[in-house]
Amino acid sequence: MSVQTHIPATAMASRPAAGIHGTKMVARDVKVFYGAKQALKGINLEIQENRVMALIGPSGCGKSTFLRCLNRMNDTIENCRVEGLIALDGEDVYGKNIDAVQLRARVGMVFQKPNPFPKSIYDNIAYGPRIHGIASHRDEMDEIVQTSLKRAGLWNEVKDRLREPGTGLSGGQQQRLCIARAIAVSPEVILMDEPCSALDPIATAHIEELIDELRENYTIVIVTHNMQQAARVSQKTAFFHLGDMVECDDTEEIFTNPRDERTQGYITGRYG
Ligand SMILES: Nc1ncnc2c1ncn2[C@@H]1O[C@H](COP(=O)(O)OP(=O)(O)OP(=O)(O)O)[C@@H](O)[C@H]1O
Repeated sequence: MSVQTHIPATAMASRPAAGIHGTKMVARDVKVFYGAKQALKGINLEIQENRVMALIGPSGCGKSTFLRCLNRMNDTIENCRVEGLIALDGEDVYGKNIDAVQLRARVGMVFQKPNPFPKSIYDNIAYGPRIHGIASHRDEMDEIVQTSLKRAGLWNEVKDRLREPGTGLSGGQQQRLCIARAIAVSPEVILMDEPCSALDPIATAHIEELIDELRENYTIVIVTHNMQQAARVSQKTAFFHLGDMVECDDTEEIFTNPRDERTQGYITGRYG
């Protein structure tokens, strides 16, 4: 089946992923309930290392719920129950020996709305390394702050005002500050829940370029409503529908040759 979508071929992620990509995270038969209501119906998914996976699907299909399973953010939601297996490097993240705070340093998160702490730019980045005891000297912390801001593509814009409040930056800069904050604790996986939905097109383009660069060092899972964005930034795409993961494949395949008619309906704009 070949499908006519409204996504131009040129919008597809320009740099194909090189090399062999191991499995970083695995979901097996993951079910999530909010009280009596079932939000995910048994999700199976493999997330490959150093790649970007996009989660797409109509509103309310469970994308954010699934994303939050990956670093146990659902633990913080009252009434929410998770069943099944989520593994990081083969280890059950819901296992008895796993500390959720340590897990969230390994699997960081960037939210829809930039949410810098009401602190200086420097302290926004230094906060995580401080609580995790990552830096023992001031020089070491300076180095982490600088490297994190460089990796997030923000250093040149803020290097002369590190003591100014993070909340004084533009929306796009604030989101890059939040990405730098996530990077500062050396995560292996970065989860992004619609990270550009509050940003203008220029700031969005900046974040998309950044995502493409970041996958050299991190594994990224991004929830997006914007299918052009999914096509531009990801190598793998998973389509969710009514609590099911309908199909997951190479992004190009999902957007040009989907196997399921629900995916086809969504990407051609028939519903969603
Ligand atoms: N805290 C909660 N309490 C109760 N129900 C919830 C909660 N969070 C989500 N849900 C429900 O779970 C289902 C999945 O929601 P979720 O936010 O994961 O979907 P989504 O695909 O991310 O949606 P959107 O694209 O609109 O953000 C929805 O029916 C939603 O109403």
